[in-house]
Amino acid sequence: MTPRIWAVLPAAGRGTRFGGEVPKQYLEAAGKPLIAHALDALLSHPRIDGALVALAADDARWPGWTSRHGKPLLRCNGGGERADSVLAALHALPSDVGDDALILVHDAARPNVHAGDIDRLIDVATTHADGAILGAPVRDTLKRADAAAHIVATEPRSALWRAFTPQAFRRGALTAALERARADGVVVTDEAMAMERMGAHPALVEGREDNLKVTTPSDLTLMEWLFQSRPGQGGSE
Ligand SMILES: Nc1ccn([C@@H]2O[C@H](COP(=O)(O)OP(=O)(O)OP(=O)(O)O)[C@@H](O)[C@H]2O)c(=O)n1
Ligand SMILES: C[C@](O)(CO)[C@H](O)COP(=O)(O)O
Repeated sequence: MTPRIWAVLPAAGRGTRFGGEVPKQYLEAAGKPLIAHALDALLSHPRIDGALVALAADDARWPGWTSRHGKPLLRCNGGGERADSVLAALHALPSDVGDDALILVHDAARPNVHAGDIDRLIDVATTHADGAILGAPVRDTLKRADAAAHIVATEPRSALWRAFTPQAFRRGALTAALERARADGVVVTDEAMAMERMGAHPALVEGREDNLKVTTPSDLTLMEWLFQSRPGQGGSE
């Protein structure tokens, strides 16, 4: 049987850097919560079989969806750090999603991932044993600064990439890597970092720069503009 492909969405964050009452995954762009944009992008993709969201234990905003686009949508409680939420979701996946299933971990706060990027990521992650992530090469000149924000050096950028999501790994390997990081007391900020600690070299798949994570209010303004600029929205893309 062909291994299954599921999406896991960590959505248990508080949005501290964004500020405000409502966690950013529930803020709206183009009239729809960011988490709904992210779920729709993944579950409308023909190669993805289902999704599981990790929510804060006290989340009263989750609309209770159990399916979208005719596919199962499950939920579990997340944890204190993003990696804890991802690990909880990996443990909560149904048992028929085996250890060889490909899991696409995607931030609920990244509402603008496109189908073409998901497709290319799956292509690479199914052939490269160490998995794959979306990202983009660093294009700006990089400066190292001191505590006063004065430049102390210009850093080489030719081998540097920014990490996006989705990040795609086999369920068993990613679970073991995140468990190891937790046991070692290391907070990993993405799945690739956990895999790297196990000696893996995940592939970088160049993705669209507009697959932004909403972290601050200005990101949400930009995201709103991006959605309004889509063809058919009356914009001018
Ligand atoms: N304990 C956590 C922390 C984060 N996330 C999720 O991980 C994604 C990316 O994290 P980030 O942008 O850091 O979100 P927050 O933790 O909400 O933001 P902040 O760090 O500003 O509080 C978001 O979808 C967020 O909900 C999670 O599921 N569980
Ligand atoms: C996973 C991630 O979105 C990749 O860029 C990122 O690491 C999330 O964590 P952060 O704490 O907001 O950097």
